[in-house]
Amino acid sequence: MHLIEKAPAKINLTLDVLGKRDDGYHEVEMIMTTVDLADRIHLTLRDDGRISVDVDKGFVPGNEQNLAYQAAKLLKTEFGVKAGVHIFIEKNIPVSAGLAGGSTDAAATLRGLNRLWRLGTTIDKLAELGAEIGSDVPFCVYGGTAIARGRGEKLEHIPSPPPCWVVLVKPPMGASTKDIYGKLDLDHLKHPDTAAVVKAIREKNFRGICEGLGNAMEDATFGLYPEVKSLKERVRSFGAEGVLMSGSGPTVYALLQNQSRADRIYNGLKGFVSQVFVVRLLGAKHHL
Ligand SMILES: C[C@](O)(CO)[C@H](O)COP(=O)(O)OP(=O)(O)OC[C@H]1O[C@@H](n2ccc(N)nc2=O)[C@H](O)[C@@H]1O
Ligand SMILES: Nc1ncnc2c1ncn2[C@@H]1O[C@H](COP(=O)(O)OP(=O)(O)OP(=O)(O)O)[C@@H](O)[C@H]1O
Repeated sequence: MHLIEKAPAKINLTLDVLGKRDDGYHEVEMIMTTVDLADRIHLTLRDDGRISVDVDKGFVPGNEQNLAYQAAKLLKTEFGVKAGVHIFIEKNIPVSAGLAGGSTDAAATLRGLNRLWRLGTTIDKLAELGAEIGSDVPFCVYGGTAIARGRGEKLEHIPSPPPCWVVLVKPPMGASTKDIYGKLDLDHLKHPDTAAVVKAIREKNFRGICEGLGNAMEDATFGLYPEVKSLKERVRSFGAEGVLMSGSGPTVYALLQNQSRADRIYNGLKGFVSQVFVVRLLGAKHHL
């Protein structure tokens, strides 16, 4: 038996860091939404009970360090599953990019194995288990648009922004989420106005959303990689309505209502950044 589950990337419309917690994580408040740039997770039943993983690109671990492997192991233990699975990942989302590539693969593996192994569990249970794998996994289990709090696992689902185009620009370096959190200057962060952006989303006010975009992690990533700051300025100079770094970076994105403007930015940047994508926001949540 074989099935394929789509694993879309996320972007942060806002990302606020409220402080450091005793467990070493940071308390966050952020609006996340899924975009139509996705990995494809192929799940094939194994009768010998083993879990194996293979990726079509060399720079992602094809072993137990892969978050999709960890998702399968967790489900197998939790539900006492005798069967195994071979996981093949078609990797389209740039790695270490701030787009939750590993987290969404884990989340898609949870959804897909619920079907393949006929577990009959709920999406809420999958999200709860996903939090053991990573802070972004619960959001990726549901997709859609949500405010995430706590260390990222406490979700409040909200309506999606109005349809628009997203240009994703991934510069050649990767950013380690752990390192960027470690470099935050907590007393001098630029805090976005999350409530204002939520209001703009509810009112389908595209301009309001663009004006409110904000990411408290930008300065830490810009400090480490000044080229990312220059890239953001360059994207803005092409006439994008809203521009922001996603997650801990280094991917920078622009939101546009007009496809020809999105194409213009794509064409302008393609010459000197190899990973540029023009995609749509993905409104709908996942269902089991
Ligand atoms: C930057 C974001 O992608 C924004 O969506 C997330 O906050 C990061 O989520 P993630 O990659 O799923 O993070 P995890 O795998 O849970 O944690 C990686 C590392 O990031 C740091 N971390 C993560 C989340 C959080 N709220 N506070 C943290 O300090 C911790 O040092 C942790 O060891
Ligand atoms: N299935 C996977 N896909 C991509 N990376 C993975 C996967 N499993 C484990 N990893 C490891 O996770 C690390 C982070 O990769 P990932 O692409 O998830 O980062 P990211 O997009 O910055 O995530 P986030 O936005 O959640 O911080 C990489 O070092 C990679 O080796």
